[in-house]
Amino acid sequence: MSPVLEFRSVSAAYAGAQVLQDVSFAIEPGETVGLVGRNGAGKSTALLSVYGVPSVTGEILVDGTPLGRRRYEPSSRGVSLVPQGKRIFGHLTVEENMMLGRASRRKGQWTTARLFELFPNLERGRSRPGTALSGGEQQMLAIARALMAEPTLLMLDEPTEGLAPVIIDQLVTAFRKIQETGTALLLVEQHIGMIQKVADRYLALRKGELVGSGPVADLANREVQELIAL
Ligand SMILES: Nc1ncnc2c1ncn2[C@@H]1O[C@H](COP(=O)(O)OP(=O)(O)OP(=O)(O)O)[C@@H](O)[C@H]1O
Repeated sequence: MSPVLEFRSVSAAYAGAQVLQDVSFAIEPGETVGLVGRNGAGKSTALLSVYGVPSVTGEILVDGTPLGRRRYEPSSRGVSLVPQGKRIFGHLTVEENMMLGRASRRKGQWTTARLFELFPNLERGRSRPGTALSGGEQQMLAIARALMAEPTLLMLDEPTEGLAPVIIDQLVTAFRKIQETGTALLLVEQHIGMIQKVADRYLALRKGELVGSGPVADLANREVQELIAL
């Protein structure tokens, strides 16, 4: 089987300012990979490169086939992003926000009923404006919306940022349930504790370059931590 996502010598720049340099990696079906690195290392830029937000050179493949430049192509081909900052629409209800994910028109396993089982708080708030939810619930909503697109790879950009430990534990439980469905996860996190709990492997970026990768257990190793300067 081809990787669900592959970067081949990807470089990315904003208005001529180089951010990623010659980055290559592959995410295999069903695995969970943590992308770590300090502030400004280029983690978000790596995720946004899939959407052609920075200008990108090199090749990005989904299921072994190069990705074109259309903004909606990743989601229609099974790659969904939960962006940093969640981007919940306040003029839409919780349920309407979830339905936006359906725009990918992919067939699959996720229904609103199953997502309400995964995140019961969303069912209780289903008719409320999306932004009336707490920060943690909005993160759950952003994840539910991304799952509605029936991804084979779910990419999440700092999903635990600013959330209380009790909410983070609920997200860890949800990630485990999502993993059981065979969905691959690419998780950007500055806090390695989360990566250590849910990921199989890590990739480490420093100043736009991939400087390390390996089993997640290696993140406990001081030399690895120094290499990526966590
Ligand atoms: N839209 C943009 N235009 C210009 N430069 C940008 C833009 N977005 C990010 N950058 C720059 O690109 C570099 C990498 O940023 P990026 O957000 O990818 O890092 P990150 O590893 O995700 O860090 P953070 O944890 O702070 O989000 C930074 O120097 C940042 O200032």
